[in-house]
Amino acid sequence: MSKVPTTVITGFLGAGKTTLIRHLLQNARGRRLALVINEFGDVGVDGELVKGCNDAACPEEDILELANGCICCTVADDFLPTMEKLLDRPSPPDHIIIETSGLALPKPLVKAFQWPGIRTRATVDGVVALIDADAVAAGRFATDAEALAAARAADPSLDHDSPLEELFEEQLGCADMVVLNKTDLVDAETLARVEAQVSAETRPGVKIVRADHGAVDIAALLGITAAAEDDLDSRPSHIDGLDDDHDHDDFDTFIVAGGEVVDPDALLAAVAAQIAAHDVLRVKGMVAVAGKPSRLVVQAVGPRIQHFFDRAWKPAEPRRTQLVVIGQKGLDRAAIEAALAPALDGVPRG
Ligand SMILES: Nc1nc2c(ncn2[C@@H]2O[C@H](COP(=O)(O)OP(=O)(O)OP(=O)(O)O)[C@@H](O)[C@H]2O)c(=O)[nH]1
Repeated sequence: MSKVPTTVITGFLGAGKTTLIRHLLQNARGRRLALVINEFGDVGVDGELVKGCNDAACPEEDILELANGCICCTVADDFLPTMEKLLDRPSPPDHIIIETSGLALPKPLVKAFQWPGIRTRATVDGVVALIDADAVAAGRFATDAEALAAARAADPSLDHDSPLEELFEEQLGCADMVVLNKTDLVDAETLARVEAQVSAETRPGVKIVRADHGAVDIAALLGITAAAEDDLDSRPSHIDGLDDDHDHDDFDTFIVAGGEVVDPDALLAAVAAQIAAHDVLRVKGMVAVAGKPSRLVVQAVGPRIQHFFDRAWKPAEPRRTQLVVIGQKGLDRAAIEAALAPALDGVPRG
């Protein structure tokens, strides 16, 4: 029996994983793809956005959202049963795509493909790491040498740099292919510098493909035939030997919620101000705008905010506003909520 090839899409918060997957679905060339999505944060924004495309290559029943919690830490509870259900179907998909949360370590997930119920039926065709060229250029994942030296002086056993740098290294160290995304946001010289930085973290021979809005040819992305689960030892990881477990205490997330918003521009301005004031890493969600039939999607990665109307609210859907906010540990939730409350028009928050 041939194994169902599976591609693991990894990459930090906001690197462009969902964007790349949407591109993939729209250019699937007849392949039947199933999608397994895992998000950090309680609202399934990515699943909603992908379902919003209504793609023949991936009908809604082939889009499976894992319960909240990082995929690398809930492998046995959630991921494996989901995979088994997919593989047990009378006609399994041609290819499975897994979108990991931006905070997930890919290696424990790849290791799950060694489990008896999966091993004979699916294989990791490749681990694809998405990189936000603009965020790398801005130094998001670089170690602050002074801060690290101070932290090490206080705790000599510290082997690590920042949590963001750790994820950057973990995700690149496990990759079979890297997509250097958001090339539109940096100039040629910066891109070359970022590519060199990325290349220093990858295993020898790993291809780096440049992309604008995740537009990578499906033929390059799928069919790598890496069988990554058989090749775990060649993938460096900081957490090897720690029982393959980690926690996400380095990051905080919460949801800002409300009903219909009367002045979306005021809300967007308030969000931008809070991102700047608190160094928020990621904001995403849907806004119900009073008087508008469609939902407003809000996406922010660091200081860059994007917003657009995607589809009309369904009759049975509650018209509510929900924004997921993610930052490094210590994010001042109370201050951010208080600052956004007026723009949410005083509608009770839940
Ligand atoms: N300028 C620019 N924006 C991009 C590009 N790719 C993605 N984006 C935008 O970046 C934001 C985040 O993209 P997503 O695809 O949601 O990123 P993600 O990696 O799925 O995010 P998480 O699921 O939160 O980790 C969105 O506003 C995208 O439109 C790109 O190549 N250039």
